[in-house]
Amino acid sequence: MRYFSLNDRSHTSSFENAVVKGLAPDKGLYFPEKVVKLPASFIKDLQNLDKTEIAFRAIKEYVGSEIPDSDLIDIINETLDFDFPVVNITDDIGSLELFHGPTLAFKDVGARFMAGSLGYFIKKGNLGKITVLVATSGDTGGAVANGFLGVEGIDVVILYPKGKVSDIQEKQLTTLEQNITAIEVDGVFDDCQRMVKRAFLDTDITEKRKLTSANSINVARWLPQMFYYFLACKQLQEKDKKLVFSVPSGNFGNICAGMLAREMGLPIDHFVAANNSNDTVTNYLETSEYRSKPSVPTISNAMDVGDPSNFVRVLELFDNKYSSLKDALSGYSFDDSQTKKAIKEVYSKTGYIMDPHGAVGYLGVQEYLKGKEGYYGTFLETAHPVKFLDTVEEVIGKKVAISNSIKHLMDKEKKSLQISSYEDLKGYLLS
Ligand SMILES: Cc1ncc(COP(=O)(O)O)c(C=O)c1O
Ligand SMILES: N[C@@H](CCOP(=O)(O)O)C(=O)O
Repeated sequence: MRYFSLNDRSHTSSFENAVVKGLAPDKGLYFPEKVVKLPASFIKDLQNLDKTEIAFRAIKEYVGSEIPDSDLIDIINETLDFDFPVVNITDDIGSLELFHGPTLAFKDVGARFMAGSLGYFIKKGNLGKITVLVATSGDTGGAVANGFLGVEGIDVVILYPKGKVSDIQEKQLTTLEQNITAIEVDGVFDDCQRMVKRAFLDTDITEKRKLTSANSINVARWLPQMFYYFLACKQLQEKDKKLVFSVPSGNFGNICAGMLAREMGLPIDHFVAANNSNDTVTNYLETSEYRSKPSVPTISNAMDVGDPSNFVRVLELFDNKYSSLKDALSGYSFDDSQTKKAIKEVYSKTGYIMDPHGAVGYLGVQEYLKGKEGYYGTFLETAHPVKFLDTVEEVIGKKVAISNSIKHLMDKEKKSLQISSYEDLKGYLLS
């Protein structure tokens, strides 16, 4: 499969180059030249196939022959080494739990798949040292740190907004050391993301260091997120209802991978982009005008994104046709008080504890299903509630059990560098 730059279609790339470079030279995101259509017989048979077979079929053509099948299967096995259950919350709403990986958020899948793919290309190609630059609003950083820890030939530099991630999220990305460096930025997530993109275009840096991105702008981080939807549909096949997925969205990588999976053949009737008060896309869907905004802090902090990178990919999937996109996608925004109310209500009615991000997803599906019959709505529970202890315990009025590994993590010493401008980042990367 070849990939083209969304800024200039005449610029194309192999999968390997797209993974190793992260962004096209014109700063465009890479997009596959073809959306793979999977046979209806494969989709029908999902419930009889195992995780690895499903994921392999879903991603194989996007990788092409650039990673041999046996290595790709090894990468997939390591990537999907935990469970992805759909848990019924009510008769017509379920939670797709994506937090059973090592860093307790859905990012583990993309981070591990990318670490495996990049690790393969480095070993095979004698590429020399690569610096993985990543911006995080909370969970990507921890997952990337964990996924790339000790991977030979790779240094990881993680930028995160000072004071705007939860305590556990911060410890996950600042305590590993070895090849992982965490940098606290005096700003918001969008500032971190802008700095990362600017570094890619800065020849002073790129002449000295080979850079790639481990945000979902990188196709090896973005594409494997489609696995969640295949694994959910496998479990939902028996429902015999129209399927709706509500995705708590920030940078829009996850939902975009889901929408790609739908175009590939999954029987998904509709998507809901569930947002917190960072409502750039909700407004776009209402008005057809895209206006990015400065992000505002919320209790679902990992979704505090004012200018989501992947929205251009969502538009591309629908040939930039607003009306086609509107048929497939609805968008709603919910503020912190609505989010807290949802956590409290679901807990008191069912005993199920949602994290603030999942709660926004729950509100999204609840809103979409109002007045509809014959649907089953799944919201993606993208992080474990323990990652947001302060909020969750305050809202449900009860202590949440903490595992020994989290207790151990919290005792570790945070190590980070502090910066306040792009020049500071540049100085660090050139030092
Ligand atoms: C827990 C959680 N939920 C939702 C999101 C939003 O996902 P995306 O950026 O793919 O839209 C994030 C961040 O990526 C997250 O960490
Ligand atoms: N919410 C994310 C923001 C970055 O998203 P990504 O999927 O593009 O890496 C985070 O947790 O950092």
